[in-house]
Amino acid sequence: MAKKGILLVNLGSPKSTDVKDVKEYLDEFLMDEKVIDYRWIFRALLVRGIILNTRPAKSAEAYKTVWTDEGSPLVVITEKIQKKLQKLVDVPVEIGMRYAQPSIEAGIQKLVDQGVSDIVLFPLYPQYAMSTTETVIEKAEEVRKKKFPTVKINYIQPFYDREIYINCLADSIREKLPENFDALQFSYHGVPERHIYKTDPSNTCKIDDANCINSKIEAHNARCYRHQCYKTTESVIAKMGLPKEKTIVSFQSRLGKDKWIEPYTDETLETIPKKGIKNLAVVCPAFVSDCLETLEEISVEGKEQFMHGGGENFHYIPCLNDEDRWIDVVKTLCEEKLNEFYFV
Ligand SMILES: C=CC1=C(C)c2cc3[nH]c(cc4nc(cc5[nH]c(cc1n2)c(C)c5CCC(=O)O)C(CCC(=O)O)=C4C)c(C)c3C=C
Ligand SMILES: [Fe+2]
Ligand SMILES: [Fe+2]
Repeated sequence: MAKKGILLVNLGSPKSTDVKDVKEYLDEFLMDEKVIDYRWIFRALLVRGIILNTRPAKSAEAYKTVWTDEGSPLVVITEKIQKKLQKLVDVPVEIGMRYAQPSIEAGIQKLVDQGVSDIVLFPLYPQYAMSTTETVIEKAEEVRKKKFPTVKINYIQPFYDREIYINCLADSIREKLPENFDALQFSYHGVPERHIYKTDPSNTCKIDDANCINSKIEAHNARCYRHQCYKTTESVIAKMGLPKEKTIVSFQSRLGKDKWIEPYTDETLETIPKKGIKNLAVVCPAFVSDCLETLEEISVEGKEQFMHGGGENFHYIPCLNDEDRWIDVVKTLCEEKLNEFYFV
């Protein structure tokens, strides 16, 4: 019988905080047409002609503030998830990063070297986006066809609507919430608005925000990042018994001059203290592991923005990282897909 294995895939980080390594990483990341979706020539002009002149030095400084002795938090935490999962399942578990190292190809190779031919690949993103789930699957298929044509890969789909995940996230947030808070802000990574229009066959996103958020159209919901972020929040607060009025949804980390999905996290943080929100808790459920975008952009910069706007207490709620209850969810989702191999 074919041997099975699991590949956990996360976004990836630069090799080090050296400007040249950050530049190499940003080049691979931003030249991905699923991330900056312009024609190659315009993408190259923007990325190589403009962004890579200044951003690597700035990002390298930011990475230095979160880097640990073991390396980038995102990679280190993904390795911890791998090790914990490996103790719970009897098939090999490896990791791969969409950008930089260890690559998806290296991860598949490690599994193949252990005799694996049926792989469950888990993109570690709760919500679907062109720049996350879609690019991971496309890359893995490209590598499989070119290098491992006899290997089968079964992909785990976005899990923002799975009860086991929502229960896990709600329990994790509840445990970390401070006793007194005026609001809980859900800050998701943003995407250009154009990206959500591109992946929406039903055109629901375009009509207006409310339509997109409340849509019951399956074809729209399956691929709409904005819809899936709002639904994640709705499900988590329902589970926590938290009133909607005590919550905020916003989108962080925008890049460039395009219009990204709103409201923007930085603007929200600056303005909410004037509306009476002085004690704030923030959680970032687009990320399963803490990374530059949570540890620096939210915990440090975000806190400064909130305090500058007149806030008093800012409490960052860490991601699920390698919490045991989250590892149990990862195990369940992987096992479901491993079992499907009997039927494909
Ligand atoms: C969680 C989902 C993510 C989406 C959606 C996403 C879209 C997206 N990102 C950029 C540009 C950058 N993102 C950067 C870092 C970064 N992004 C995510 C996740 C998503 N990105 C993570 C987990 C990280 C952290 C990586 C780490 O090493 O810790 C960066 C690099 C840092 C910087 O220079 O700011 C860029 C650039 C775009 C353009 C985009 C959608 C089109
Ligand atoms: Fe990003
Ligand atoms: Fe939508």
